[in-house]
Amino acid sequence: MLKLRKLNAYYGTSHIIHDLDLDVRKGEIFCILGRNGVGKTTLLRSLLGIDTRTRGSIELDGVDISEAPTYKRAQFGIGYVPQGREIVPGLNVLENILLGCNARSDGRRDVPPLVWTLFPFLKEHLTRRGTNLSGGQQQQLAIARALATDPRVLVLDEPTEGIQPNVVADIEKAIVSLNRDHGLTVILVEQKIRFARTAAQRFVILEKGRVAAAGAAAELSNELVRKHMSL
Ligand SMILES: Nc1ncnc2c1ncn2[C@@H]1O[C@H](COP(=O)(O)OP(=O)(O)OP(=O)(O)O)[C@@H](O)[C@H]1O
Repeated sequence: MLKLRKLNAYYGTSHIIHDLDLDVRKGEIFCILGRNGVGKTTLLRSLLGIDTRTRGSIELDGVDISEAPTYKRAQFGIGYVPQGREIVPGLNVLENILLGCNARSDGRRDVPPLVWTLFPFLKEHLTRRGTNLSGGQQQQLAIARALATDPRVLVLDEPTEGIQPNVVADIEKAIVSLNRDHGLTVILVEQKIRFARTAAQRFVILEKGRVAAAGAAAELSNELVRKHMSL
């Protein structure tokens, strides 16, 4: 479904991602792992065309989107839940979700019912300022906003980082449900090995912007984790 070939990404003259080849299959949860600073977020931002300069190809369902502006990639079906959530200050919950609807290619501006099924809490707080929600609730709002784009692939950057432990399980459950029950392809940057092992079908571990290891989730051994992820 998503095919990267010889992808290179740069911030100015800093070369962050090096000749990366990656294939994400339709219907899977694909996990991107690695220590801090290896380029995981940069890789996601390259997929979305945010800030980075890239070389190489990015194909989504056979269409090369590597030159497309970010809004076109969103319209084409990449939903993005950024690290840190990036809830827009000054907008209420509903307005934040509707920002996602603006990226829909079919012109519809209604919120997909799935959003309310997964996050009924949000429906009860539509007029609250998004930034007044707790961290966990803001994360749910960020996922809701991405789902409002009606994506075919959902890209999440450390969705449970810094979230209260009691909400982490809810968010993980929602991500798994989106994949298993609703067929959404998911690309997940994750530091929590436990969740990567239980949720993902396949993984890649990055080191200095290159693939250090890759395989099926069952092959994510303690040895690989020690070698490429311990501090
Ligand atoms: N906007 C930027 N301008 C210049 N360099 C950047 C920028 N953002 C990140 N970098 C650098 O790019 C490299 C990769 O950073 P990136 O955030 O992609 O790593 P990461 O694996 O996602 O790490 P983390 O787990 O800490 O988020 C780092 O050396 C970082 O300092």
